[in-house]
Amino acid sequence: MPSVPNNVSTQNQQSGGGRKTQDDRRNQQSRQWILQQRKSLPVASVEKWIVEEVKKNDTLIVVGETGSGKTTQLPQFLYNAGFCHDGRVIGITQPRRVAAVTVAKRVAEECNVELGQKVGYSIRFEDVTSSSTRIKYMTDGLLLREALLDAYLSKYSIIIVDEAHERTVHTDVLLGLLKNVQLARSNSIVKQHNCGDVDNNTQNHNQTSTLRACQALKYTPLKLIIMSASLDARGFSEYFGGAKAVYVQGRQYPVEILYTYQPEKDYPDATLITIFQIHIEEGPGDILAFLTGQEEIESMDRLIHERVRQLPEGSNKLITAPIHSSLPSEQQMNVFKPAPSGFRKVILATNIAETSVTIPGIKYVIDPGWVKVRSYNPVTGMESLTISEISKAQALQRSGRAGREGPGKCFRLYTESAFSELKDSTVPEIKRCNLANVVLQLKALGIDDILGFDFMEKPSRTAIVKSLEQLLLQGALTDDCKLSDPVGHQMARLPLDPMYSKALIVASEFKCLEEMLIAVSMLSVESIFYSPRDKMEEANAAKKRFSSPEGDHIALVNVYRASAECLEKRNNAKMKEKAVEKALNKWCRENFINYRALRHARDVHSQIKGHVEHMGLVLSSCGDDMLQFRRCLTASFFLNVARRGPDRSYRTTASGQSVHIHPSSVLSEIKPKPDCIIFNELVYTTQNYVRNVTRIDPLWLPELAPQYYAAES
Ligand SMILES: Nc1ncnc2c1ncn2[C@@H]1O[C@H](COP(=O)(O)OP(=O)(O)OP(=O)(O)O)[C@@H](O)[C@H]1O
Repeated sequence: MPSVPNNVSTQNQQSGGGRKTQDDRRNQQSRQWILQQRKSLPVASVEKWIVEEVKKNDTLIVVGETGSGKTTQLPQFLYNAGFCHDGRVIGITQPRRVAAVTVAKRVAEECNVELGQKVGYSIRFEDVTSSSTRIKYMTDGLLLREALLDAYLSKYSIIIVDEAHERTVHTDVLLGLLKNVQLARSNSIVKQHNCGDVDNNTQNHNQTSTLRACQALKYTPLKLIIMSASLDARGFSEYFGGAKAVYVQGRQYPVEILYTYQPEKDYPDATLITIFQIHIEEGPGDILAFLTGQEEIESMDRLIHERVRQLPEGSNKLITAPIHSSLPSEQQMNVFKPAPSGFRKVILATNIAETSVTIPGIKYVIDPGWVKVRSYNPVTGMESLTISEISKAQALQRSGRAGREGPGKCFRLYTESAFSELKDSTVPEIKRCNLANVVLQLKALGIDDILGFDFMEKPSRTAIVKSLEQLLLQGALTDDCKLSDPVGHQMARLPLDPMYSKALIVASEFKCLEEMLIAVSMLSVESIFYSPRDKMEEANAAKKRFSSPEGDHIALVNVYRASAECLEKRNNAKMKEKAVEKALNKWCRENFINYRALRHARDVHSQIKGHVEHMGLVLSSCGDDMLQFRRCLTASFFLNVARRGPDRSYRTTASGQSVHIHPSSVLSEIKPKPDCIIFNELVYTTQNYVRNVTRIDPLWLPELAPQYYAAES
């Protein structure tokens, strides 16, 4: 083996060593900067006081300004105060995945540890924790799932429910559950004291098992912290039996709030104008603009690019970065990347970026004052998406995204008096969503009396009863409303809407689980087909290549299979991963398929596949026998059926609601129209629409869903 010349080795060592020293110096500087920043946060000056309050109170409500350091610092204070000394964990829940991930990254950096070691995060389908994790950020939904496996949440010494003001359905269920867990753990401590008495009488079988249970339940009390910048502290305090509320005063940097003099009639237009006004007139700093949804974001993105092209050389250095919930996680993370040197970045976001996150570089926030709100009518099963005014709490959170690294400005595109008329807080999601998932989760947690569950704000009785009925008809519950075995338990284990979970279980019986797995994955992401306004005809022609006269579910399976074929060819040709992705992207463009959505669906597919395999379901395919697949769709989605009446309009069988097939459906243009259809979504936009539709034979209904259609047979 040739020896390495001495001089080369020395040179390399020198240059490598020099680089290392430089890197070390830079790391040290950055650590010092972070340390300084941490010390200057408002919460830093009250560390001792907060720790004492946590020690004194089992439940504490912490209210502090946005950016004061609650989310990143409080868990570290508690860790340093010894709350993890016995190997227990401090859990911090966030309503959104993106917040859980980015805050965990930041805290790991602050602690100078590798992410996933002392500090980690866990979100659906992604667990970056290890046995040494002591500070764990996670979504509220994930902690609920953990409770399914460990009802006492025994590994946690403290649970912090962050951004509680958002009142997501998961937060509300979690609050009720945590109250129970707290009580159960306190009771189990009392039992532990009594264990000695049992010890003397171990002959009795019952007492022996109590002893075992006591020995297993070596619990410490569970501390709870409810936290937010815009919290109705009194309401939370009452709910937690008069829990103490503490207020952290002050914020790190000021945010100047600017209102319009007149109401804005066209808020997207006003947003566009404000973006360019800031770009031309204001100093350096990135912009965060809040819009209501994907379509609005994409159209704003196009308009910005058109305008940038008209700007003179030098002032055209403006780039955009979208973030909304339909984007795959790694693309959501793009907004956190710094803009290229000399460029200004405009982040176009939905309310996904409204709470908790710190996006480096943001100096200006544009808040048009609107948000898309989902609401559900339990009687008709109709979901509506309406653009509504935000609440004061949301306005406060939005402005709080500026002023995190230096002074900031927030442009509210409404008048000051309009602000004063906004509602204080948003209606809790639990009062406006389909509760089937909540009910299923609670049942799986052993809480059978849903109507009696101690919700902070009770959903309507009708909503609960309708969900119980739905789960009963789907076989998730027994006649006495207990979780059925195995179906109910299996459904609760799958991280999907109960209707989709049931479809996978049914599909394994119908021997078409492969097809249903594809359909459910494709239905779990944003729209797969892409039709740019200027290429409508081409896009429609492309869609026809995949479409089926039987409906959308088969069209989705066709797209997935064709894309898999495209990937397989490249993989067989041993192309590198990047080249394969590039080829898939090209294939998507040629076929007017939304590449991002397809990638996302492939991700969801592989993750759910893992779950169903783990559950022991048989992954079989019906091949080209789409009749079998349609029968399976009928057996799965029998609650969502619409029939065409003599007047040729469709009415749902569940509520008699008049509906139309959505124009995006492959069945919307088909003639003659099918007499009977199943659908996945019932939404009101401009009128009542059903989306994701498949033609079925009405005679299948009494055969495949006799529990619902028996009367017709
Ligand atoms: N990823 C990050 N990059 C840079 N600075 C960060 C990051 N995360 C947090 N910070 C800094 O730490 C400060 C405190 O953030 P933290 O999230 O703890 O505040 P908070 O009080 O929880 O705010 P909010 O109520 O808005 O969630 C921020 O204002 C910012 O200066």
